[in-house]
Amino acid sequence: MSLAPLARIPKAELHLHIEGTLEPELAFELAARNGITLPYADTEELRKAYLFADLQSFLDLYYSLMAVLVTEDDFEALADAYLARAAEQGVRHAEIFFDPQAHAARGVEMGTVVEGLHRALARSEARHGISTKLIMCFLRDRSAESAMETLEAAKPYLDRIVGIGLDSAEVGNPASKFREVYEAAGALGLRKVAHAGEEGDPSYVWEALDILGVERVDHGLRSLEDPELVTRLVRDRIPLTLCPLSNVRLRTIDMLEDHPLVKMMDAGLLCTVNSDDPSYFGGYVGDTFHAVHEALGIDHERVRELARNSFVASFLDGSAEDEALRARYIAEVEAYELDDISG
Ligand code: HPA
Ligand SMILES: [Zn+2]
Repeated sequence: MSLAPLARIPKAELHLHIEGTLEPELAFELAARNGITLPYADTEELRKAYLFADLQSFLDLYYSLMAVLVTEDDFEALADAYLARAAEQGVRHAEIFFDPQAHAARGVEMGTVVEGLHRALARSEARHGISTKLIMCFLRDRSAESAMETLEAAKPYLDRIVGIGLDSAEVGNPASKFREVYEAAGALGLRKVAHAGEEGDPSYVWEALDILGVERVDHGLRSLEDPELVTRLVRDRIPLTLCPLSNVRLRTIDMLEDHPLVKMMDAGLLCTVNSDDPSYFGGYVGDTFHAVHEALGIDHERVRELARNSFVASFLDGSAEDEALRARYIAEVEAYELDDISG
């Protein structure tokens, strides 16, 4: 089924784990190529395992399926498949997370991951019409020392990496553990984001802001629970990269209709809508725009605001060239015809 025009409004995707775009078909193809036997008979059986009770139950499957990603070619194929899908969904710019520690743990080195992804990203503008940036995430359920070693391993590739993030199991792994590595990354000129307030309470968002000095908060779903935090996020224009379909699949909220997106926008927060791990959570970012339009009754002007916000919140501000690209994308958003569209 082709996507409705509303869902294809030009947009940036700012919260997207490339490993979370691994579709079952590609997983089986790569498994065959690498001589790996998956513990599922076929793609149908694998899809049946996509029923999650919480973040951890998802992460268990997400990490185990990564076993099929071994060579540069595999990472290139993964990114290429995502970019092709994203182009159909109206994505014009993508800031893509990857999890090097999850690959290093299997003996796959930083260079294999970065070079493989980079091959696909380098031709993305020409092939898919999508500009890209790469963000390296640390796993917050691993040690601070391991994060520092990962930053060290990334040093030869910093021309390919715009920033750092923090993901994996949140509760019990506060941001404060990673103060030093964020300081070191900042000194190297890397931009800073972190997952915070996904399952964790607002204190996790405060730590990301005050201890790590992040410029953007990934999720921040529970921010409304703390009015002072809202005041701070609004004052400093800190963008939130919300992922509504992820929140439903990981049972942080019961139903999409309960999502606080509209209340957050009403409170003046700079909200963006993203897909997180689209292969696992039932939709890519255009599908997500469509779903929030339907479930939350978000009108056309709010859809346009979300699309505009995605570029405002992007890291397309590091050079005159990037600024010009951003201005062009925002002009595309403003010119995009929504009024004749029913949805
Ligand atoms: O949704 C997520 N949350 C935290 N870590 C993750 N790593 C991949 N996806 C996620
Ligand atoms: Zn995420």
